[in-house]
Amino acid sequence: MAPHAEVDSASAYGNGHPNNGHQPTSTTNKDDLFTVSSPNVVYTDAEILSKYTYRTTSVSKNADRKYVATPRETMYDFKVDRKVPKVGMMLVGWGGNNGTTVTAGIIANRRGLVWETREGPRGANYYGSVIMGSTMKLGTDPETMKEVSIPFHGVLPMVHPNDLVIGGWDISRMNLADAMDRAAVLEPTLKAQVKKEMAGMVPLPSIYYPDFIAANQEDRADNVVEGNKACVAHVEQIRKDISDFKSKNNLDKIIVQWTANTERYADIIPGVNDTADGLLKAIEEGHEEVSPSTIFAVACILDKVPFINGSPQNTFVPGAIELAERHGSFIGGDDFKSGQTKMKSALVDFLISAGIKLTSIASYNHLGNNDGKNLSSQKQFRSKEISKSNVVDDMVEANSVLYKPGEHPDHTVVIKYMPAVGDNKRALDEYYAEIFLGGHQTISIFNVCEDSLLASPLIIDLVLVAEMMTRIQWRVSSEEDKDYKGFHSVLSILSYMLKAPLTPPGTPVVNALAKQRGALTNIFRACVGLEPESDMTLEHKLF
Ligand SMILES: NC(=O)c1ccc[n+]([C@@H]2O[C@H](COP(=O)([O-])OP(=O)(O)OC[C@H]3O[C@@H](n4cnc5c(N)ncnc54)[C@H](O)[C@@H]3O)[C@@H](O)[C@H]2O)c1
Ligand SMILES: O=P([O-])([O-])O[C@@H]1[C@@H](O)[C@H](O)[C@@H](O)[C@H](O)[C@@H]1O
Repeated sequence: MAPHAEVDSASAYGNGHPNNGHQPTSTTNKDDLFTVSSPNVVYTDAEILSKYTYRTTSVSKNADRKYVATPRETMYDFKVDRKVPKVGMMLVGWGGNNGTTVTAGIIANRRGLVWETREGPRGANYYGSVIMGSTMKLGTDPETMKEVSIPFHGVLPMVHPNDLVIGGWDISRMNLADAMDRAAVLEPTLKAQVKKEMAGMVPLPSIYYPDFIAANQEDRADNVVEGNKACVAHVEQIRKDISDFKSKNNLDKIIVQWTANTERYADIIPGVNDTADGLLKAIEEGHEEVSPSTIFAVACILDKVPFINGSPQNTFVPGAIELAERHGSFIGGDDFKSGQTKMKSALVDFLISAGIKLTSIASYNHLGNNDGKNLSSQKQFRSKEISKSNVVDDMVEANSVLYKPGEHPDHTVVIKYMPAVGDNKRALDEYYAEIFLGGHQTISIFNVCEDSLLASPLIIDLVLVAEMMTRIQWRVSSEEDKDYKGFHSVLSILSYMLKAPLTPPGTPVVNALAKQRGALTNIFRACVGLEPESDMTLEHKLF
């Protein structure tokens, strides 16, 4: 680990700090990459306590209909639990391409495996994980005037993926070694080294309501719990599975993720799934519009087990969101943002923020894995089409110079199942834009995404961030109520990893990739009393 970087910051707040303005006690752990040296940050053995002033600008209109921009400040107290727990990651769809690949990847990293390939030896890594593979700017060295960056994972005391205990469910009884072979994602020389360990991993039976996924999945369903529609027994079975896994492995915490097949959308029916009580009643009554993924969500919510939806269906019907808020449980989703859409959410941001008028996007892809097979069914494709299509809305609506109200680029999404290419999804995109003086710019991209190798690091990031959020609490410094609270149940901080970010009801959806990363980075920085990452570098301009 890099040595500590003492960070000096004069504080404008002085008293009122948890340690009344005295020099911070600094109890750093051996694994800490840095210490923040500030009267606004106190380290104890158990916690990091920080004061953070959140600065925004509120905008209103005056009598002349002119904007008035007013700077606002709110001081928050953040508290971070420094004890890194022993965490279990339970995957729904564990026997699938993503589930087997992420499991093999964690084993390979944990054991430091190296394997032969045509291009020579390859070693385990976490490339593609924003938490494990990227860095963030900590600050600037005043002597050298150079930026000092640290591994993203080092900004807060996060779980290491090598330490995750993995389990889960699948409607296919195939053990993880055989399922890894079925997935046909990894090199045989790597598979050979993890096969024995994975052969001992067998998915728990799962709930299976045939109408929610493609009929072509039926031949996999040989590991199912009795009953083909919602019932309380299914909720209780999942709760028991989680509890048993936690006690058997002596875990402190469990995070559950849906990486099972894409389901069709559930109709939102008043009295059935539009409220928490309605949803619970619908489950008791066995309503056929309650999906397996919603059953998993409810089971997790009832036991405050964070639940993340890596697929595009509307698992979080309004009743599920209300139930999560009632229980103070964390939920997040939807649909891993892994390849074509991740690229789109960066490229569209670049074009539009450069003042280039994007007028059409044609996104085509074909793939040959089981996900593609399931998506070859229209209702399941529709779920994916929605999540892949809405990703440009925020960027278009933010630019009234290029787009009139309601105007947006043409946007077409096509997915075709082509078994021959397997997991090596082909994403072909054409971006067409108007430029200066009637000109046009056409950008064509041919992007071969090894789907599961791109999605697996996101599964890890979602677990690490969701777990970290369970150890962060806040309060408004000035308020009499000194009780700390958790973040809102809907973890919109996860949006960087997701195509269709779920946000607290009534709050805006941000899809622009850079903004999503900025939110994740700066919220974590605030938890240790650091200002948001700014690229102003005035220290290099005003002297
Ligand atoms: N790049 C990517 O791979 C990527 C990106 C975004 C989203 N996704 C989504 O992630 C999900 C998984 O992708 P994949 O490539 O691993 O698919 P996959 O078909 O290989 O795996 C899905 C697994 O879920 C199992 N399953 C189906 N219904 C189940 C249920 N009710 N309970 C438990 N298990 C069940 C299937 O048997 C299968 O093993 C899909 O919904 C896909 O759309 C994948
Ligand atoms: O994230 P992304 O690469 O844009 O989207 C992908 C789709 O292109 C692909 O067809 C589907 O199989 C994957 O589940 C994933 O959703």
